Amino acid sequence: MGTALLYDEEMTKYKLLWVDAACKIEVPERLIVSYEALVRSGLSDRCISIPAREASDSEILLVHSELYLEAVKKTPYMTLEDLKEFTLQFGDVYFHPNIYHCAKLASGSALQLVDSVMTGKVRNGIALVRPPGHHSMHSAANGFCVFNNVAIAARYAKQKYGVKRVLIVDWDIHHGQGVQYCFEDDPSVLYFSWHRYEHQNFWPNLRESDYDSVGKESGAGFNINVPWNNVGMENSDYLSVFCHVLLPVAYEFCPDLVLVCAGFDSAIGDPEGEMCATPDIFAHLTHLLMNLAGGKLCAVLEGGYNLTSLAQSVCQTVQTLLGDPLPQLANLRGPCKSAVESLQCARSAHRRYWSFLKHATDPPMTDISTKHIKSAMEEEEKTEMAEEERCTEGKVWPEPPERLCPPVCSASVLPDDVACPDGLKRLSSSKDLEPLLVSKLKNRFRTAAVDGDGVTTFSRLYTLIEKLVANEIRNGLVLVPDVAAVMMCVVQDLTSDLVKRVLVVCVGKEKELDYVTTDGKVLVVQISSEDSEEQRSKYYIPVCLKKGCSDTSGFIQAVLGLLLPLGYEYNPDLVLLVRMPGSGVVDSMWQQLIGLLQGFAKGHTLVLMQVNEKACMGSTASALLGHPAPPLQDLQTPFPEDGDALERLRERLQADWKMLQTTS
Ligand SMILES: NCCCNCCCCCS
Ligand SMILES: [Zn+2]
Repeated sequence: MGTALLYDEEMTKYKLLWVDAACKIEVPERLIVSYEALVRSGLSDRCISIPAREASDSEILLVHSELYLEAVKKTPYMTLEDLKEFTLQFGDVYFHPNIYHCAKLASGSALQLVDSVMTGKVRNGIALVRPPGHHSMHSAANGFCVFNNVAIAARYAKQKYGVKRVLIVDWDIHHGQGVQYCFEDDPSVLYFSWHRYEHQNFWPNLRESDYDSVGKESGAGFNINVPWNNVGMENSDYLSVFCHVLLPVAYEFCPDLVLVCAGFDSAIGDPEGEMCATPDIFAHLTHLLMNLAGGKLCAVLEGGYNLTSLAQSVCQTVQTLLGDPLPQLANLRGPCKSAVESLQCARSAHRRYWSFLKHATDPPMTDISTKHIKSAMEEEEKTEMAEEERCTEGKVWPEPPERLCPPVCSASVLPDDVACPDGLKRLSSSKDLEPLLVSKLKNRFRTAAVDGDGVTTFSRLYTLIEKLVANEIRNGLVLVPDVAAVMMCVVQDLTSDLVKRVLVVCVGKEKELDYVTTDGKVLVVQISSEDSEEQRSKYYIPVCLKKGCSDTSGFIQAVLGLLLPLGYEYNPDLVLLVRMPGSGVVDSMWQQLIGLLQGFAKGHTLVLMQVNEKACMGSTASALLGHPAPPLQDLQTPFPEDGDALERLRERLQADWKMLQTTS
């Protein structure tokens, strides 16, 4: 299924008609440059174009009052003076004779997108709209917003499609207070927002935008605020919050639909956000949400005021929605001190509501009053930091790298008597291995692994790896008689020259991995049921689950809170996913894991499985081909020992792996 794109140039036909410093950045060009970038890059042709429509009165009244709607209805007939007068009652927003029409189109576009996704016409999609929506409230326009497009879409999805749980992710740099107010007592809508806050010194300067606004009454726990108390936040900060706050809760919530308040003023270069995250971060934020709700994701444009980073960020988002390989994120050096504090506060505030946050530790007690002093010291610390280290003025950043689709998506190396799963391309050609390598293989393993056809398997395996590294193939599946033996071989020989860094994810355990590099060419993360007395080097990380890999709650918690942050920091060129026989991993979890691992190494994942587990080749192939993984249904509370062990593991490793930091 495809990706919907909603855009209508009518929504460019309103603008600010008088002088107002607060509103001058909200210009029609925002939509024009975004759409033109999609056209120029060829991305718009790859999307399914869905027409915009006007939201009806009843749809708008799902969120707004009749009083407000009737008032806005009058604006098309107002004189310039009346419009100015009418505008005065609201904050940081302006009206125009055509803005009511455009606001109905913006909300209607969001509803068209929901229809397209919920009826299965498309898998996901994006609506390029203006005016934005997340600041508008029951009876008030605010922050360039007239109708709350995403809030209306959430209510509409529940009413028309019986959606039980909606996740709204607001990655715009402003707090969507309008969305928070709309759903704060509603446990069926989980609202997550990060936003520039600076201890309430940034617009809209609301006390209720802080991390301790967790929702009210039955909605307690279903409102998550992550305040940014400094500017200059980078990719590491955003990914840390996704891995350690949003994703654990999102998986536990298990939404039927994901709506994104896709504001791009959180990108570098934006005059509002003054952050330093690069446009390619949105490729990863989108990717990390795409395995939820069976892939049903609707992104609706909110803010974004730097026309260059806005256009690039929109393209990055759409390219991921289309399933293209992700760009590698370089030198993630972990969250800054202020970000760690914010994420620790958010985790702590929600510990009592979410079993996946149960082991969050409390932040050191500094009462609110001292915060502004602290932030002043932080400010000083930042200015002391070398000028070139901080984001330079004038905000220059590299164009996001091209994300080329390999000619072949998924290849397989199988014994001749095993049928190739649909969609995979069987690799039968293989270059002859150097005799030296063959003899090395032979004398290293006398087992069946490398008898006659074993060598053929190896030569095909090496050919496959070469093609992955050359980006001729995106990912692959290899079936072998003896997984452990082959893994050792691959790991030892792989790191020679083909790839710089290999992330080995070992699911289940058959025996000690007696081969661990210390030079960092291989990072092994092993998830299994047994604790390993193995000396732990920085590059061999055993995760022990009390009930083993069949415990999906413990497994996903380890993946989100440990494997993902590690993988982002390590930034491998190849991922080797090894399924040990008898691991017991549940199929949906296995598919989720394959989906999430696509975020690394441009999607170059090599899955190694034992021939006698060929029954799960079908689901493996489906995940490798990019089909959304099935949701992880009714996750139990993770075992306390596991949650505790994971927290201790992170604390012990965070000195070496900064992306594991969750405590300041
Ligand atoms: N320096 C201009 C102040 C603008 N304040 C309102 C911002 C609304 C953003 C909507 S995403
Ligand atoms: Zn914004």
